[in-house]
Amino acid sequence: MFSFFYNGRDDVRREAEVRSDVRKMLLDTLIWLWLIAKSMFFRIPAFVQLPPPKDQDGGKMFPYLIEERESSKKLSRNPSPKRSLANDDRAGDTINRLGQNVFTPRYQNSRSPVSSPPKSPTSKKPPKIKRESMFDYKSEAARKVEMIARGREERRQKQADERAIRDQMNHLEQNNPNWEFEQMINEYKSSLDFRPLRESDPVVENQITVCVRKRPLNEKEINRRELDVISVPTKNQLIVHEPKQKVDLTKYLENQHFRFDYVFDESCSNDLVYKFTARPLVKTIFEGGMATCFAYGQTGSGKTHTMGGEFRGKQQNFKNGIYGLVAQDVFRYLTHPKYARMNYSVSASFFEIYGKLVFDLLAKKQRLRVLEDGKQQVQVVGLTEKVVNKALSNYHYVCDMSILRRTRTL
Ligand SMILES: Nc1ncnc2c1ncn2[C@@H]1O[C@H](COP(=O)(O)OP(=O)(O)OP(=O)(O)O)[C@@H](O)[C@H]1O
Repeated sequence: MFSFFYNGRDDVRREAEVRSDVRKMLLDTLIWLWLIAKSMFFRIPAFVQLPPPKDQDGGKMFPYLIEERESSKKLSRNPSPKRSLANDDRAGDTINRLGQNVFTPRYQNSRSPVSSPPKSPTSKKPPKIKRESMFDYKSEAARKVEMIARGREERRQKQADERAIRDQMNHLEQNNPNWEFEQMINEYKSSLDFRPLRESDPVVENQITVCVRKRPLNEKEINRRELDVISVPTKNQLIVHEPKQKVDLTKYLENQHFRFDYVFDESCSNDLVYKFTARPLVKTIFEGGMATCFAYGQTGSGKTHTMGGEFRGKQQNFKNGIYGLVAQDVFRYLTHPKYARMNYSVSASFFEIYGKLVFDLLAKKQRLRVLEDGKQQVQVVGLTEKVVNKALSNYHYVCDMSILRRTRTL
């Protein structure tokens, strides 16, 4: 309450004091008004922005949770944090003038200052982000949570990949201990240009012809996962893939190339082998020459199959072996007008060389001696020789001989 009195000089002094008090009060009032106005204009709008706008999917309170969920969905496709944020247009990303990806929370208006994301998820100290409001603070936390989640997800993915590779290797190793060499051989074979021997290829007549025949892996070998180490790229080339290991246990192949007159791959039939090997010899003997056909190879390599005939189970088809095919051609030549008048006769003898011993297969495996005569010619003393009148007799002898001789089938 204020009261005013007017009384001479005292009254003048008192009036001056009252005026000064009033001025002070007015000044105080103005300061208070200014403070109230300041708090209204600068603080209250910050709370007016609460709560943040709801998500399309149905209202998450905190935008960083939305960001985290969306980024973890995209994690596998966008391993880079920069790309992940850049692709998420809902997160309000923008590209600044320097070409950097900047992140703006969705609820901020365009005038709000933007903050830069950390340059790399692996950097130890992410750059300090200038916080303008409480939501800016949350977006920074969101980024950290997102980075941790992404790192964890990447670690798990890497571990899962490593485990899958380990499992696959173990599985391969268990099923096939030679799988690495097999892969190397297959890779090598895939780089080759295969042009094997064909029926239509010309038969070259040589004084000596050296050939090699590859037989396919049999069932036991396939079950044992053995390696097919032979490749026949052309009609006269053969490659042996030799598995090797260095001192540091690194596996590698040594591919050795060989050349022969003919190389028969596993798909060749006995007829084809005969055409290029023994057939020219039959013609030679009818023209007064001498010929020898010699099959050599380790046990189980296919000598009997080639010379005696293909097996159908335990039955051998003698007609389709080299002996049978030679017999057919010999009797065909005998009836040929060119040779019919020469009165040739055909006789056969079969003996087995077993180590240092020789046995006569047409005389109940009687032991024979091999000696040199006066002309230094090797003679098998006492060897039985039987005249053969037709090819059928020859098959019969071949059959008998095959039963008698010693074999060891793998
Ligand atoms: N080219 C081929 N195609 C299919 N199977 C084959 C081939 N060559 C050989 N075989 C098979 O391989 C097995 C062994 O062959 P074979 O008996 O001819 O060997 P071998 O060299 O005569 O053995 P041994 O010296 O012990 O008498 C047989 O079961 C035979 O059928």
